[in-house]
Amino acid sequence: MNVGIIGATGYGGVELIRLLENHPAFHVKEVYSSSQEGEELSNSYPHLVHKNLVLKSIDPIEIKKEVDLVFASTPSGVSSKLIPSLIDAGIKVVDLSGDFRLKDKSLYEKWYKKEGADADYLSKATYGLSEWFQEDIQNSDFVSNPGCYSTATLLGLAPLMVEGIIDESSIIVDGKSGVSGAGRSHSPLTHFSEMNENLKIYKVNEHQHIPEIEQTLSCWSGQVKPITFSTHLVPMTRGIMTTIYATIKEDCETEHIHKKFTKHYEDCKFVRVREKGTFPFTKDVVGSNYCDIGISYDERTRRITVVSVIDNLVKGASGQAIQNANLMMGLEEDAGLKIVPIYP
Ligand SMILES: NC(=O)C1=CN([C@@H]2O[C@H](COP(=O)(O)OP(=O)(O)OC[C@H]3O[C@@H](n4cnc5c(N)ncnc54)[C@H](OP(=O)(O)O)[C@@H]3O)[C@@H](O)[C@H]2O)C=CC1
Ligand SMILES: CC(=O)N[C@@H](CCC(=O)OP(=O)(O)O)C(=O)O
Repeated sequence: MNVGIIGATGYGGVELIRLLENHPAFHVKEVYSSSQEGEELSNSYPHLVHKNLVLKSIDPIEIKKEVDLVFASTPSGVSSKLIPSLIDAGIKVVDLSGDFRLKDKSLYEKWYKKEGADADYLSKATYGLSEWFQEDIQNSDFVSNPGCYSTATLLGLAPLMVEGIIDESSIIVDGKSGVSGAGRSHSPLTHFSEMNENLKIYKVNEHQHIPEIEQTLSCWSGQVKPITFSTHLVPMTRGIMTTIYATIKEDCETEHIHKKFTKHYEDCKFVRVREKGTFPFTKDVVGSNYCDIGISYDERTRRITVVSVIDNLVKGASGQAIQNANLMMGLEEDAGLKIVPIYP
């Protein structure tokens, strides 16, 4: 099957190219750009010089003739304008941006501070948290890929919500991300001399993934309350760690909670629940599509701590996008994604 990538000059785009290199069924036929049409992609990324990929302009009619599915790795505010014409042209789409994740347009406009997507197209999008909405994704032609922090947080919280064992008003999430999470464009947040040997907290109580996480939690519980969620920039290239705290409704044992996690994820190829009392580091997943989870219950405070790590560019973006495309196209979920993390 031929696939295309819009936004191939960005980090999500080049990560798609890296991962798809070994995919058994998807072939990257075309790459599209809004600013570098006619140029070799290797001008921006010399590590891809062997690929001989020339960037094409974005024309839905032409795209329809060229590929079976498109990955839109474009910024929020851009995807909402671009994707409707792709959908109308009958192209299958996986969008990596935040534009189609929130079902309520006004909520999007409040948190992203941009004009939201047309409501008709919002309703066509399937939220692509692969492990939890697999059937919907299999039946969808248009998947909205989750945010990177949201993926790590939701995979860590889902079993607790589904089992109804935590007080929904007690959730606190502390997120930390590597710098590639901010994309390739320059910003003061990611400027080397300000980011290196520094630990930055940003978007406190204002992060755009807060409503996305709350919206998804409400699929699993009718009692969802606002969460506290803070994000930090760590001077490393890849990786996200979310440390999640919540109060357990009734006294129980770590053993019991650990069993709930292993039960929910036993058939999931990409979620690895750690042995009781052991916790994952970001390097345990970097380069791969894994989400590793560690759990501890503190009987003194009746609070549970869940640590969830992913590679922001793989499970947090391009890897999960391929996982979703596999499901949409009736392929094995892990096609092209059987990758051992890079260590050290
Ligand atoms: N980086 C990460 O870890 C994650 C990113 N995401 C999301 O994935 C998307 C891509 O992120 P990322 O690759 O990091 O971002 P980058 O900034 O690295 O790349 C975005 C690309 O979008 C293209 N673009 C910009 N403006 C337009 C436009 N008007 N029309 C069409 N294309 C445009 C640009 O390519 P060109 O100029 O060639 O058109 C650019 O290379 C974003 O929505 C981001 O929020 C989601 C999860 C994690
Ligand atoms: C380190 C860093 O800046 N990370 C980005 C996450 C990127 C992302 O997933 O944002 P979307 O919702 O637009 O897809 C951020 O915190 O905004």
